[in-house]
Amino acid sequence: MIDVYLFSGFLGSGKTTLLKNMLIQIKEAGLKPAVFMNELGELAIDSDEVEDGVPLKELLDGCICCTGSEKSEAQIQTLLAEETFDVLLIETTGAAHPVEALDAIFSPLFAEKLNFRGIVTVADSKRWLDRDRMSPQIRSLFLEQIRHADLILANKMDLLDEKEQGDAVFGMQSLNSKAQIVQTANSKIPYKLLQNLSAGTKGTVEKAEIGKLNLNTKVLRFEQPVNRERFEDWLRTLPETVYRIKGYVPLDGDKYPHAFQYAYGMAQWLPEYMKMQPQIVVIGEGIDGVELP
Ligand SMILES: Nc1nc2c(ncn2[C@@H]2O[C@H](COP(=O)(O)OP(=O)(O)OP(=O)(O)O)[C@@H](O)[C@H]2O)c(=O)[nH]1
Repeated sequence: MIDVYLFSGFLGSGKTTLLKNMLIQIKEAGLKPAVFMNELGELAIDSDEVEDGVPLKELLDGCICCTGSEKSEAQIQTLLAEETFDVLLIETTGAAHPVEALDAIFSPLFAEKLNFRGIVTVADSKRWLDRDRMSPQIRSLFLEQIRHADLILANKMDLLDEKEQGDAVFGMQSLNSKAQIVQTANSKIPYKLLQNLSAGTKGTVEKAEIGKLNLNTKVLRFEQPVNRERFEDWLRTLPETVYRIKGYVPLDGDKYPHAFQYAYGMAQWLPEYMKMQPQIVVIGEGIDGVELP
């Protein structure tokens, strides 16, 4: 049987970072991993981060949950038919309800093949402390992802002081007392923590009503390089309802566009050694009016 782990957590919380960490450790343990990921928006930015040689399927511009469930089943089936592997890591979009995302895994097609081990939710602890500032629908999604986890990573601890760290862990644990909770920076955990999981059946779990999410995605393409400072000034003008930006930004004077990530007010730049398409995807509520500087 193939062990299956589902990575959940709001946009930009650290799921891909966890995925990359786990891929390294799974391989070090002599096991072969495969990945199924699901991205909101038409650009596959996260899958660029999974190194060659790891079997990968992705579902773009959809959601593993609800409408995407059949497509996900088909993708997982193809993965099983084409590849041999020991562990399947599934990264859901930050906009997915973790329990809905389980539908595809629990398909009767896979009953003999997949051994579902648990939901691992990566929570941005800073966002947790500021959760009252979220719109009600987004907040309930954020809380549901934590409530249904078997293991919670209280992530981004490096951005909090000691008291805030304690408050965040205490708060998340009160919301979900059955899950183990670990404090992390950059989603660093030993793979052993995943191996210790054995999820109870999720079939009967009660889901809170989330309401309709008004999350949209928008792709912005660069016609020419931008000045980094000017671009960062522009970021500061964005509304709080821009939850996530990722892509490649061409900067004045640099040969290749830089890989760029933005989550909850924090920007991250990484040099890129290949020419990637100069474009970013913006994810949030009410983002129609967001245009490049
Ligand atoms: N300061 C800090 N930054 C982090 C930490 N973990 C992740 N990040 C950064 O947060 C950003 C988002 O991380 P990802 O791992 O891509 O998040 P994600 O949950 O996969 O994002 P989506 O797939 O868009 O939902 C990246 O710039 C990471 O480098 C952390 O513990 N501390």
